[in-house]
Amino acid sequence: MPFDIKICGLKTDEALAAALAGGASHVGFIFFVKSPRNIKTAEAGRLRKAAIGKAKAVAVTVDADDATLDAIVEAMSPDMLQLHGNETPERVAYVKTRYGLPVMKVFSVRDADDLEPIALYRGVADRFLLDAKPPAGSELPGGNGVPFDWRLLAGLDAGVDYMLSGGLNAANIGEALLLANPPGIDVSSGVESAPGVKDTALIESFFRAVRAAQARSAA
Ligand SMILES: O=C(O)c1ccccc1N[C@@H]1O[C@H](COP(=O)(O)O)[C@@H](O)[C@H]1O
Repeated sequence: MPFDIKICGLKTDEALAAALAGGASHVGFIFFVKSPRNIKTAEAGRLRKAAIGKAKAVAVTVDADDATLDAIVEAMSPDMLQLHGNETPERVAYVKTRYGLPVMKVFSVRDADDLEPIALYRGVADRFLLDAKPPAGSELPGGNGVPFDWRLLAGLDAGVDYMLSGGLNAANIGEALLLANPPGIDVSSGVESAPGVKDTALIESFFRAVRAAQARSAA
């Protein structure tokens, strides 16, 4: 199975180019007005063209209604929809059918119990993204730069296809890969110099750290 790397919260040509140059399999665009990474649909539509044939463009939404999703899909033709809110299995199934696109459903994790609802979405969502629970007081359901205990994932059913996210960065990705051995990873604030400001040098060093960790585990 290929190992996927998603760089999320992209807003500029430079950051997108750095993600693609590093070998990102997925590039994410945030549609959540409270986020410092929020992007207008037309701008995402312009940016995502550079990813065609190179990486999958993921539209990240939070409990979005049909009209909002219609506008996003129309403007940027995403390859995948990331549902980062409290969407029910029924809502995930409806969104998949309405747009004919794969859906990645997000779960916020703090304890082992937080992994149990995944069972309700298996066979419905195409993939899962396991992120940390937002810290108290945060207005963001994701993009908070906080990790969770990756050891919780050791007991996850091997058939669950997921991306690991939450507070990943060049300094900790080696340990995360060692402990969780995820099929994919997703990073946003760990490659930023300030909230919402992607740093091409940090993106490059993140990819270097991932490749170094992979080389160590293959040796
Ligand atoms: O990044 C955001 O601002 C955001 C807003 C709303 C929903 C999801 C969001 N981000 C997602 O969270 C992960 C983890 O972020 P981080 O690496 O901990 O900063 C990010 O990759 C997005 O998928």
